[in-house]
Amino acid sequence: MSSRMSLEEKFHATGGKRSYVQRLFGRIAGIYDLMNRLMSFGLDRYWRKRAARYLALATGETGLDLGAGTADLSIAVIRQSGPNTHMIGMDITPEMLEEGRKKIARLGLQDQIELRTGDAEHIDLPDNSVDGCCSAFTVRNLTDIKQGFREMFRVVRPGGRVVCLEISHPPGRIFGGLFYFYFYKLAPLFGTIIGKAFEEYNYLPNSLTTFPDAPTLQKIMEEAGWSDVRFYRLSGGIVALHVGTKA
Ligand SMILES: C[S@@+](CC[C@H](N)C(=O)[O-])C[C@H]1O[C@@H](n2cnc3c(N)ncnc32)[C@H](O)[C@@H]1O
Repeated sequence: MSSRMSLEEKFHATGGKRSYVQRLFGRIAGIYDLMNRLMSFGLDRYWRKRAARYLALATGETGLDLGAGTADLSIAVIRQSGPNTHMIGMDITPEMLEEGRKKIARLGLQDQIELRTGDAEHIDLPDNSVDGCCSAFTVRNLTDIKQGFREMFRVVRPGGRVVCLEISHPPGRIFGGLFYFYFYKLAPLFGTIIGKAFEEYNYLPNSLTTFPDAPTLQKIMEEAGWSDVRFYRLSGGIVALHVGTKA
């Protein structure tokens, strides 16, 4: 695919954003974890740990991880949760889930984490069927973000919670400027040189360009039905952690 094409043209040429994103993650599934660690200087683990603390399940509870990928957030949630707790990890990319399954087997967590293919914008679960829902670095990839949060709201039981971890737009001109230089210039270069994945790691910064800032994302979550929505900026606002409850 020509690097001169706009992202919208690439989505169009591959049958829409969902199918573009699915193919893209399918190609990088094998290097995804390594590139995450390298490109975030290991911070991605800390961010997921912070997110997992908000979802921590009580004994007998079940949580849902949307865009579970290689299952790092599902694993982090289980590590923060009580006994007899379960996570369902859902993702549209089978190759990412396959990497996740290997990791879950290595950790002996097969009884607690189940990975399935499924679309965050049309969740194949009944209303009010899970105790909480989380998502890391996924909503940026959705075609309709509000539809994703509406679906999370539908499947979470009343009183349950939502946790969303995503790359954000850091406030402040100096730190923001440094971040954008790293994210738009250096990160794609690392992806191209180390991961040999030019197209994939150029999508990464482009996917942030049109993504809403933290206060706007809070509003979208509220409009989708969530109450008590708050957000925390982590690492100077490189990422934002949004949390809310279903009244
Ligand atoms: C950047 S990865 C994040 C993976 C994982 N949550 C993590 O923390 O590393 C984004 C994931 O979202 C998945 N994804 C994108 N759109 C999706 C959708 N509509 N429904 C479910 N998963 C989706 C991709 O396949 C990919 O595995």
